[in-house]
Amino acid sequence: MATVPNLTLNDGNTIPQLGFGVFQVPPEDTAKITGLALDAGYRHIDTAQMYGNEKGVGEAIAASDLSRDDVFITSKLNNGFHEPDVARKAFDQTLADLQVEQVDLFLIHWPLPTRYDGDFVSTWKTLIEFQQQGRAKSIGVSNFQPAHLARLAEETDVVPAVNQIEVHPFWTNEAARAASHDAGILVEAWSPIAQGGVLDDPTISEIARSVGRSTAQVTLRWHVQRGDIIFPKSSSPERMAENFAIFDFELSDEQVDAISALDKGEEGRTGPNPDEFDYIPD
Ligand SMILES: NC(=O)C1=CN([C@@H]2O[C@H](COP(=O)(O)OP(=O)(O)OC[C@H]3O[C@@H](n4cnc5c(N)ncnc54)[C@H](OP(=O)(O)O)[C@@H]3O)[C@@H](O)[C@H]2O)C=CC1
Ligand SMILES: O=C[C@H](O)[C@@H](O)[C@@H](O)[C@H](O)C(=O)O
Repeated sequence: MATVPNLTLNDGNTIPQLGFGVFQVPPEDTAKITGLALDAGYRHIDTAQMYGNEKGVGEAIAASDLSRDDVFITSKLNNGFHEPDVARKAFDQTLADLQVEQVDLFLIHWPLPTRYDGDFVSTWKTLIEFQQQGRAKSIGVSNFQPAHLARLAEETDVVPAVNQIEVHPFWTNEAARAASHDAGILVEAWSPIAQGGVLDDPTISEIARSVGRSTAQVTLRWHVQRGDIIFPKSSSPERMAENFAIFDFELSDEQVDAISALDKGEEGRTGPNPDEFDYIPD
């Protein structure tokens, strides 16, 4: 089985560059699907309070023969839970549902609290508390724009380990990627295949033919060669295996550049723009 590279975060901890995401995996199916992903070799699971399926992730890991140190687990604080005492309770519940004493990475899901008058800077201080308690090994953010990152740098001493943002060939999100890199923050690319939206693209299809791989594999390999962390979601064991098999071939620099050139700017987004998003689910 190919080895997934580990990347080093700015706090010295490491993270597997390829993981498995469980957004939109129904809670009742999550233990089974996460178990299949572990069987396929994935050792990094990306979940969130918002997804309602942390329990299933915890059950799958507990039922496996893997030890706690073998699996990197990320979860995220939901938008309605930013008020410090509410965040503390929600985080307690996350650890209980995942059946762990510590998550490897805990993120602010969106810089957009609901049901709270404070803002994401005070929320970040609550995450720093979780890290100091040893209950979140690393902490980071998600859907942070350059201005959000700048405020954290001005007002707090802890730099997020990652920024999890929408990135794929149709929306390369270069401004947020560059601001993250400039601050020493690794980028996690969410919806890495644009939920399937890039798979029929003619340029990617042509490259896929020339390297003898699928368009999903070529797209995921493009992310890896750009240094981003990815966790494609699939409910099928065949596609889980396909998405995992991306470490035994390489794209040329020209092929990487040709895929990057598919960026459609804002038109290419599949999810909300954090600067314009005025409603997000609790
Ligand atoms: N922080 C945030 O705000 C967000 C974070 N995320 C994270 O990113 C993860 C991945 O993003 P997600 O939105 O799920 O989208 P992805 O880009 O991973 O695409 C998932 C979709 O593509 C299909 N698919 C997967 N692999 C293949 C393949 N090899 N060939 C053809 N189709 C395939 C899946 O179908 P099937 O299941 O049938 O295989 C599913 O419909 C999430 O699970 C979550 O962890 C996602 C969105 C926002
Ligand atoms: O992690 C998942 C994402 O944040 C997702 O919940 C949102 O992007 C959602 O699709 C929306 O449109 O509000």
